[in-house]
Amino acid sequence: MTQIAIETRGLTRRYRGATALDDVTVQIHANTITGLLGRNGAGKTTFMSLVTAQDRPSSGTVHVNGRQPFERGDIIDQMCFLRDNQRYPDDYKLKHAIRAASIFYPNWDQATADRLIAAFRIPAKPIVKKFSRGQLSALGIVLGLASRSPITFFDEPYLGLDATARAIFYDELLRDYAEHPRTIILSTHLIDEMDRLLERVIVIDQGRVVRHDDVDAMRGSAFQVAGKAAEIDRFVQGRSVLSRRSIGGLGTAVIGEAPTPEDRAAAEADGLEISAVSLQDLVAAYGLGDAVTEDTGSDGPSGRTATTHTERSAA
Ligand SMILES: Nc1ncnc2c1ncn2[C@@H]1O[C@H](COP(=O)(O)OP(=O)(O)OP(=O)(O)O)[C@@H](O)[C@H]1O
Repeated sequence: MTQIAIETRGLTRRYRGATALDDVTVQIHANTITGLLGRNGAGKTTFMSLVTAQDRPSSGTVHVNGRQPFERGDIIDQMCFLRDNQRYPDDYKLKHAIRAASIFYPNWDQATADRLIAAFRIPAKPIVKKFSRGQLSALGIVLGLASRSPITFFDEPYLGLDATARAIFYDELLRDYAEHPRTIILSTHLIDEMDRLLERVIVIDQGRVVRHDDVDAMRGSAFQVAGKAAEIDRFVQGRSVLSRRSIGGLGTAVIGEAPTPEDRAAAEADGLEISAVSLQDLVAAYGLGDAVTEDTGSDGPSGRTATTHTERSAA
């Protein structure tokens, strides 16, 4: 039976005038890597803050390994949450951050920390406050991985990291996870780059979960069709359209169904091209909803300036 690490029911967080998280009911499997995906302000950080008991819900419940985490040190000790804007005391240098983490996290692994500090070339001398954006992210990754916490949250852990450092992070995450399976939840906008890490995804839009699935199942459950906008208009009639985009007389549409042989034949007959959708495009499609984005215009460096307007699909 699949073990559930995190379960939320009706989890809602309202701020004055805004609902950051809206009636979220999910079960996150233990020992999986789950991507928390969605547009800016979708509610990803809010979700992580609530699950790690750093914030209280307006309504709804959170259970971590079957128990509510709020004011439960034994549950909170099992979790590590690295924020994208993680703060450290003013006088902290690298060694202080490492020493504090080694005391705080019961499963701390110093050898992993040492290896990663060297790989990321994190400097020992300056105070952490003077670190570059990328060095701060690297420190967060060191703490998150070396904590070996049974449940680890990374909130956009790559900010400011160069391409080499990001590759080190992905490789080290997979290596450490293979050797020490645990539950990892990470929010990211770099979906194309990180999709090989993810086993499951939760897509949040405007505070609500719009998709929670295996990555492979998700990839197989949609397709993209491209060609003349007028032909696409015809093709999408009666189908489940996740998003549409047109530029001049050409367009694409993401259809939220697995393509059938009939779909392929119909597309070919209309001169349309069918292709698989990347996870990135699929998540973007959820963010766009059934909006039609049309780019038109003249002027600009290449003789065209895109003035984009969005209108609801009549389909
Ligand atoms: N303390 C707060 N007071 C008021 N509104 C807040 C507060 N914290 C978050 N919000 C709002 O809640 C919504 C969700 O914010 P959240 O930080 O969870 O989004 P996110 O998905 O992590 O975004 P991003 O990808 O940009 O980091 C946003 O509209 C945000 O402005």
